[in-house]
Amino acid sequence: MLHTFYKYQGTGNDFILVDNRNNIFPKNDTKLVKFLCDRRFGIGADGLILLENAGDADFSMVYYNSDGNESSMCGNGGRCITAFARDLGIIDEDANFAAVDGLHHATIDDNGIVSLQMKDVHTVSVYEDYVFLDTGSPHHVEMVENLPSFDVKGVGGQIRYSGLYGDKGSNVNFVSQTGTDKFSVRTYERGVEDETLSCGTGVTAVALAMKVTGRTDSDKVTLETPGGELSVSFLQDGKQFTNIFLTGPARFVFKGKTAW
Ligand SMILES: N[C@@H](CCC[C@H](N)C(=O)O)C(=O)O
Repeated sequence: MLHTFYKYQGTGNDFILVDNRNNIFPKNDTKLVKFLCDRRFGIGADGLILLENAGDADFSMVYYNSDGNESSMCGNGGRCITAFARDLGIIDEDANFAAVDGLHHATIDDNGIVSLQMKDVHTVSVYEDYVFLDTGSPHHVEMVENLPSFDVKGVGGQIRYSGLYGDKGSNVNFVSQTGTDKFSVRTYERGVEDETLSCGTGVTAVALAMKVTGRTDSDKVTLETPGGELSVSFLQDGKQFTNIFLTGPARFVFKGKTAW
């Protein structure tokens, strides 16, 4: 049987979205999710997201990486599902939705710019050469020189699979500073096992890490990714961060039908 799917992207981090309010999607079929996300044999995406009913919110978000496994929070996915919910007529410009890391509030304007509140961050671990923190998903943050030519997939994969983060692994962000409150970021994503064009929880982690390590004084940071520009604002109290907002574009790409 053919089912409708939608494709969205947020700064080049792309997702298949399915309206699963009527439970049409086989949620435990890892092979199917992996197949649909495959860029040669399937639709192609960094991940797949189900929009579902939620008792105490406008909707809920279920996120799968392109390896087919359900995973932790996806910031760009959260921005894309907000645009999807608006396009389906579920919300207007404001959304409250449930995700794996708790409730999120988001707004979307007429230009498709989505501002998504991320979970509060209470722990930032600063080491000599890197910072580790969880912004809904785990992130290793490391400064590098020559970011444009840096081997993100090779070095990111080594760190992700090194003993440092155990079986669960971590996403890995490589950063260079381009202004007083501006940074370029390239991310190796766990579950995609490759560099993606942008990672929302990743740039959020980078913004907080840059503040904690004194590389910026600002409470609003611009992050340039290979897929476009995002901004992250926050309130800080030492290593505790609240009112964290990830802001940037989320765009509908196409709609189609596929079998599952
Ligand atoms: N692209 C995402 C992060 C998705 C989750 C990640 N791959 C993981 O499994 O930790 C984002 O925009 O945050």
